[in-house]
Amino acid sequence: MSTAVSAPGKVFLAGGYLVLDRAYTALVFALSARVHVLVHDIDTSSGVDLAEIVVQSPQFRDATWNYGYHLAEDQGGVAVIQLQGGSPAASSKNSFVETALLYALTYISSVLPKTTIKPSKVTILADNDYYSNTSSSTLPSYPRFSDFAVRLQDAHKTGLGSSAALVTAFTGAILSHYLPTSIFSLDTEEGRSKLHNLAQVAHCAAQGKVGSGFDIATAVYGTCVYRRFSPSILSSLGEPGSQGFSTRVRNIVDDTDPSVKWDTEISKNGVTIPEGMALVMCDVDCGSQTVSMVKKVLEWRKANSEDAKQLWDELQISNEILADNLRKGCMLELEEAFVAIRALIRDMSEASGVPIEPKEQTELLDAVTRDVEGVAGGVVPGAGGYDAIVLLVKDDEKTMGEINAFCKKWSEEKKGNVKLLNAKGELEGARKEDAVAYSK
Ligand SMILES: Nc1ncnc2c1ncn2[C@@H]1O[C@H](COP(=O)(O)OP(=O)(O)OP(=O)(O)O)[C@@H](O)[C@H]1O
Ligand SMILES: C[C@@](O)(CCOP(=O)(O)O)CC(=O)O
Repeated sequence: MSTAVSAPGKVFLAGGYLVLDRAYTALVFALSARVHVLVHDIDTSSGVDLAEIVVQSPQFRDATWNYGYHLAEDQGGVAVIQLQGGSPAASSKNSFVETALLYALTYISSVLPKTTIKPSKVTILADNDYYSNTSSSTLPSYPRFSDFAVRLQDAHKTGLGSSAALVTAFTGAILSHYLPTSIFSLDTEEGRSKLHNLAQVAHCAAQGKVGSGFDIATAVYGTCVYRRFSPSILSSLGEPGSQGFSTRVRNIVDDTDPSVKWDTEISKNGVTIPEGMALVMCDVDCGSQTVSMVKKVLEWRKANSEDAKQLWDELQISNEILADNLRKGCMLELEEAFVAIRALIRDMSEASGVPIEPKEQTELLDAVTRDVEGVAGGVVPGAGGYDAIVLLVKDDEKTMGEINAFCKKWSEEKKGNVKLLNAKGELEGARKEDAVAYSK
């Protein structure tokens, strides 16, 4: 039996930093660039009792991880141990995969206590836009996917949220593979909610911190207006292996604990991509230190609470106006909405001393909006910085051709590397795929 699930990457259009506080919301978009996870049963000869799951990411070198698993005592969930036999390099631990596996198997064991989890082989395939490494060769078994021929840690990420898309697709694929559809189905609202809760928990555990969770929400639900969950929801979960961990995981995933209720808000109708338009990204291939930027902005906010509140409130209003105009699809109003947001973001940059929309990005955004007729506007997405820009543009060949030509000219003049990515904004979140179609 084979199962496949894919989940999209994200682009954070508006509400960066604000979304860390539940009083504010964000406009987050799914991308056509997806991470795909395929699960295949492994045949074992009768009598052999094997408890092993082999995970591989064949686009990268040294990217095979073998895991053994067993039920921990005292309802401590499923313990997962990396075995010898995967890639030889010691550096090849994959915390996101290992943690997602532990949480998914723990959940399965909690809802189906008598089930034997059969051995399987899991294959991870990421659409090419996640990495700026250029590669001319593709995988022989999966011809749609590039062979990047480097180790994962040496790949240049484009910032589309690979770990969130991976954890979501991985969790969705493992649950779909091992659970009957009566208990878990990605096609139902209940199933999506379970996937969201489990993927948030696993992603936070693997990251070692609780962020706003917008990237997991986008990977599960696709484009939406997002209000974060209260971080306290995760605080009662305890450590894997601790007594009763398995029951606590089930309660948090199924949202059945009366004292802790999920309060994430997802509005699918709150925002869209206007007809005839596309949301595209240009990779600036520079890199920013998101974690330290967040720390510094939050420190400034704490020390200047009155000014910050005014700025945050004004930005929230501007972001809501942008969402409104995206639903209405009027070009002129959209242009104005982007200009208003960017002015406030620059105020935020200046006040906090954090390069959210740095000078170089201001120049780039101004120039592309001015020089390419089909560009309605754009922003520096998410935490901001030097990584990328996102643009709302007319979805036609002429505009895309002009943006490509602009990027080429800009890169030559500024000695940089600005490149239009193929990925475009799309509305859909995680979905089941046809596992057979991948090898075609
Ligand atoms: N294609 C893949 N195969 C296996 N593991 C992957 C893959 N993509 C991402 N991962 C896992 O996710 C980790 C990268 O997560 P990290 O939090 O550093 O990036 P991110 O913030 O999600 O990325 P981005 O810059 O795309 O937003 C990798 O170290 C690996 O554990
Ligand atoms: C700054 C922040 O609000 C957004 C970060 O977005 P990105 O990773 O730059 O796309 C942090 C968060 O929401 O966790």
